[in-house]
Amino acid sequence: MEESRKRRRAPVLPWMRSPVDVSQFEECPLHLLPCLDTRLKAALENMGFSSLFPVQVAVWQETIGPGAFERDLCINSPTGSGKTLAYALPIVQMLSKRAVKRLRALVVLPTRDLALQVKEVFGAIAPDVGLSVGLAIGQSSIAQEILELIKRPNTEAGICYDPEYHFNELQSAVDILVATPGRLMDHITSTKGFTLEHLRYLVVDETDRLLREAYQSWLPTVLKVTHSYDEDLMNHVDSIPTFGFPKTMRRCGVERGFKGKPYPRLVKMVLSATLTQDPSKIAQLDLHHPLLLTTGKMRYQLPEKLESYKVICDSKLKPVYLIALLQNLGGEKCIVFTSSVESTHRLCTLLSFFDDLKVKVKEFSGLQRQSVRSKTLKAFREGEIQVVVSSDAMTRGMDVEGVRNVINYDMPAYVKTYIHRAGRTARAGQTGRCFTLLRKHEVKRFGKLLQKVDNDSCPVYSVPSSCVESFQATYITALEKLKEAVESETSRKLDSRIKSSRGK
Ligand SMILES: Nc1ncnc2c1ncn2[C@@H]1O[C@H](COP(=O)(O)OP(=O)(O)OP(=O)(O)O)[C@@H](O)[C@H]1O
Repeated sequence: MEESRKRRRAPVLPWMRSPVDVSQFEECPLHLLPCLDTRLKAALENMGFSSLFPVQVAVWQETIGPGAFERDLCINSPTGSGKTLAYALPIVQMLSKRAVKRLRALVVLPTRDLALQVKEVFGAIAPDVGLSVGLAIGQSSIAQEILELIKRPNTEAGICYDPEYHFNELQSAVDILVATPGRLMDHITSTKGFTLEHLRYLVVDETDRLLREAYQSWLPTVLKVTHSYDEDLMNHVDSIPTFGFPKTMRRCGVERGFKGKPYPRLVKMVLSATLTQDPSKIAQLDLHHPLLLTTGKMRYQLPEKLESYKVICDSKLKPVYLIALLQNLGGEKCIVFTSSVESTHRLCTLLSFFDDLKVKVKEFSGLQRQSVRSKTLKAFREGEIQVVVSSDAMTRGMDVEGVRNVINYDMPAYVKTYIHRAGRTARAGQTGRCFTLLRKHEVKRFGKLLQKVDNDSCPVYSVPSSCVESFQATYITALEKLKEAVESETSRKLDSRIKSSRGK
C-alpha cells in the first residue's frame, strides 16, 4: 500500500526522478567543511552555529564543492531544515572574491516579512566579507529605497545631481538584493541606474507560492532582462566597451562547457518545503540542467521531531476548546491559524474578552499595516506575547525561536498548507506539536489529507472536559461582547467611508 502510494507520486519530469537525497547527508562541523572562508566560519560561529545542517552540506557540495554551480538547483527540503543559509552561504562565499561592487545576487520572496527575515541571515554573514545587502520590499518610500540601492556619483560643488545626466555613473550600492516581486518590478521599470546586467545568482524562495501568482510578470521580466544581457554579451563578446564600466566576470565571461551560454551564466536556485512538480510551472523558471535535492522518498516531509494531534470538538464550542487547549499548554509560545483574515480578527477579539486567560494574545494579519505586524512579531520573538493568531500571513517561512506549538483552529484545506503551518514549530531539529481542531464531520477528510505526508500518525489529544466546562459561562458573555464589538466596528467603518466620500 505504502509502496504503491509512493509510486503513484513519482516525479513527472525526467530529471526529478534521480534526485540527490539530502537525508543521506550528515551535519558537518564548520571546521571540517571544505573551502569555507575563515571570515564566514567566524560569522557563523557568532550566530551560534557550530555545524551545517544536511541540506546546507548538500547544497555546499553542489556549489562550492565539486558541483561548482554547474547546474541550477531545485531544493525541496522540510520546513525549518535551514534552506536560507543553504543558499546564502555559498552565494556570499562566491561573491566575497568580487573586485567591484555590482548587483550580483537577487533573492525573491513572496512577502515583506519573509524578505526581512532572509535579509537578516545575509546581513549576519555578508558584511564580514565586505559585501552589502539591500532590501526592495516597499517598506519605505521608493525614493528612500533608491537612496539605499543606488550609489550617486560625487558631484562637484555647485553641480546638481541629475539621474538623467549622470545615468552612466550610477552604480549599485549593494551586492545582494532581497526583494518582493512588486517593488522589484518598480525598480526594474523606473529606477535609474538599477540593473540586473551583472546578476549571477537568482534565488526564488518559496517557489511554489511565487509561481502561483504572476505578481506583475516579475519572473519573465527578470529572465528577459538577464537574457538580453546574455545575448548582447554573446554577440559582442570581443567588443565590450570597458571604459566607464569596470569589467565584471559576468559581462566579460566566455562560454565554458555550455553551448550558447555565456559563462558564468545566471545560476538559479529555487526552494520550498513543498516544491512544485508541475512541468508547466517549472518550465517558467527556464532552468539550466537542473538538479533536484530532496529529503527522503515521499514528496512531502514533516519535520522529524514534529508531533501531530487532532482535537475533536463540539461544533458550537470550538472557541472554548481552543481556550482550554491554550490553558493546558501553559504559557508556551504558540501560533493559532485560522482560515481567513476576518476570522483571525473575530477570534482575536473574542479571546480578548476572556479576562482569566493567562497568556497574551495578538492578531497578525495581512490586513494590518507592515509596522503593526513588525511590532507584533518583535514582541512575539521577545516573549512579551505568547500567542499569535494568524491567517496565512504567517504560514510560510516565518522563523520565530521557541514556538513550541501550532494550533490549526480551522482545518487546512490543502496538505501544503498543513505542512507550512505545522512547520512554524519543530524547526532546526527542535521538538514541536501541531494540534488541529476538528469537528466530527471533518475527521475523515483530515485523515485523507495527512496520508500525503511521510508521517501521518496523528492521535487524538483530549482536552480535559472539566477545563472546557469551566470556560463555558465566560464564553456566553464573551459572545455577546463580540457581537457588540462587531456592530460598533461596522458602524465606525461606515461613518469613515461616508466622511471620506463627502470630502471628495
Ligand atoms: N547550521 C545551523 N545551525 C543551527 N541552526 C541553524 C543552522 N542553519 C539554520 N539554522 C536555524 O534553523 C532555523 C530554520 O532555518 P530556515 O528559516 O532557513 O529554515 P527553512 O528550511 O527555510 O524553513 P521554511 O521552509 O519554513 O522556510 C532558523 O532559526 C535558523 O537560524
